[in-house]
Amino acid sequence: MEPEKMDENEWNYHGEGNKSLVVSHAQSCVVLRFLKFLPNINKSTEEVYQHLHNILDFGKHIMKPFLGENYVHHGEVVKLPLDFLKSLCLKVQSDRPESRCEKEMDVSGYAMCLPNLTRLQTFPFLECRPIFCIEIKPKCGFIPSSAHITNEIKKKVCRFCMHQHLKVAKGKWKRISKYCPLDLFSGNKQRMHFALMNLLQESQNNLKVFKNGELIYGCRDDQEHFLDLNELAHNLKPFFYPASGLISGPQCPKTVVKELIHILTTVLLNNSTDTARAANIMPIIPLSQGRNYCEASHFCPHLSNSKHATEATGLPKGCILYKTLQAQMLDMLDIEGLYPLYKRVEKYLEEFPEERSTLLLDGPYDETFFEKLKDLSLEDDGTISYAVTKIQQYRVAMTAKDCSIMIALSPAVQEECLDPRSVIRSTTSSFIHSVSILDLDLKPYENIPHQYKRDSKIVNHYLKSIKVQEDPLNLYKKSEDCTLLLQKV
Ligand SMILES: O=P(O)(O)O[C@@H]1[C@@H](OP(=O)(O)O)[C@H](OP(=O)(O)O)[C@H](O)[C@H](OP(=O)(O)O)[C@H]1OP(=O)(O)O
Ligand SMILES: Nc1ncnc2c1ncn2[C@@H]1O[C@H](COP(=O)(O)OP(=O)(O)OP(=O)(O)O)[C@@H](O)[C@H]1O
Repeated sequence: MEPEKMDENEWNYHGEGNKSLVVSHAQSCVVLRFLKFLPNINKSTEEVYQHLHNILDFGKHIMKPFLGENYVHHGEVVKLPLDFLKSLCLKVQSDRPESRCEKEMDVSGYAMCLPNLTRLQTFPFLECRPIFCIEIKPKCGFIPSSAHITNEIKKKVCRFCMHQHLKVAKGKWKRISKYCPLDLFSGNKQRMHFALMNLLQESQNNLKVFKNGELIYGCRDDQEHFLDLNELAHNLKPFFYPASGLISGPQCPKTVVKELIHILTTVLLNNSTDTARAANIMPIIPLSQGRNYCEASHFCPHLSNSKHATEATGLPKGCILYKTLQAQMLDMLDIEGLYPLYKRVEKYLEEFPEERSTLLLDGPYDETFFEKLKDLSLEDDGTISYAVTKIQQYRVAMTAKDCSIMIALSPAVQEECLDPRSVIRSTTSSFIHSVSILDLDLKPYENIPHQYKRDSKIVNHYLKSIKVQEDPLNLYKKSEDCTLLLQKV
């Protein structure tokens, strides 16, 4: 990337989250990821540079060895000309969803340059071929079993399902999603199918589809018209049925969606994508800890053929879901067990503020930090060292609970000589694929009190709303509604 040749017209708005804004290059398969800040936050160029370097180091030295060489792309920090940044910022402004505009794109001079993960990562020479990509933000895939939990509901209903009630009440989303992360992480194909179907039907910010690098499906916040499953099926049909016309009529969209879900399940359970040493370096947390289904899940085992559908089939070791879940499960104490440790560290820092750098709370993200992640002991000896170790593990776990998985698929041409591990088959066609994990920025230490408060808010709201639902008066009201409806008929 040559700074003097940077031209804002070659870059397009690609997407954004709460902390960063991404633009993609029109021809080459790269993106620039910028930090975002509230207008009143004045970050110096040096601070931004340091922040981006921390993100890079964390990705490179911690998440890459943890999750797998092929899955994680740490990118590089690039310096960009100020006039290019100002013009780019103006250019993308009109494409940004209103709900994200509270924060502004940082134009202080640095950004992260990354491969465009909506494209194939394993075959950069195949840049131009038709491709589609599914981005899934799976969220937390397990139910905590920590002894520190004070409210039993947290051991029965997963955080995502509880949080749905609060999000709908606050107007963030219109409807409750029937997606439950525990179904997706179950390893049981029927449950995974159910989870993916619900993600497609009510995507919220948990699923997006890109075709040739462009967003074609997924909730751009309030723009609900993006979500037409028939249209999506129509768009993806050529990928699954290249000799078009083989299927037609009302069954068509349904068949395409079924094929899509089948291929996604296969990729998510595939354990040969990453050959990295990762699985050997990290201690293995038994996935059988705690329950493996959520009481609020809409999946009905009695409707499925398998009577063991709610039992964990188990994720194949090394598949992307297994690795993500392993990282998430570094949160072994739950925020309720973690918060007192945070307070212990805070008290210590009040007394010895100069010790902050020795505790390595803000990096560096190197071998020493990585070693701390391996210590899974839960014997609290009352030390600061124990508290810091658990805090760092929690931050890594929270990062993994908020990351996204990108699955890029491009039809394989028969005569191509490809590594068989990269080829994945649906019933009708073969695809070469790549899988990546994105948004692996370490969650800030300072966020812990906020997490603690939010946890109790989510739980209390959930308890209140299910109580309202179960209230006999409400049931009566519901039956009244029903009578009215019958009278109408
Ligand atoms: O707390 P959650 O589960 O709502 O997760 C937040 C996400 O909300 P979601 O529920 O996925 O819509 C939230 O996503 P949105 O902004 O809602 O798209 C962020 O990812 C947030 O992370 P950060 O504070 O920006 O680093 C996420 O916050 P963290 O909890 O990961 O810090
Ligand atoms: N390397 C990449 N290649 C292609 N698309 C990307 C890449 N990085 C990010 N994106 C797109 O940009 C969106 C926003 O990026 P990202 O999730 O990193 O933002 P964020 O602000 O950190 O998110 P969050 O709200 O979760 O904190 C992603 O959902 C994804 O669609």
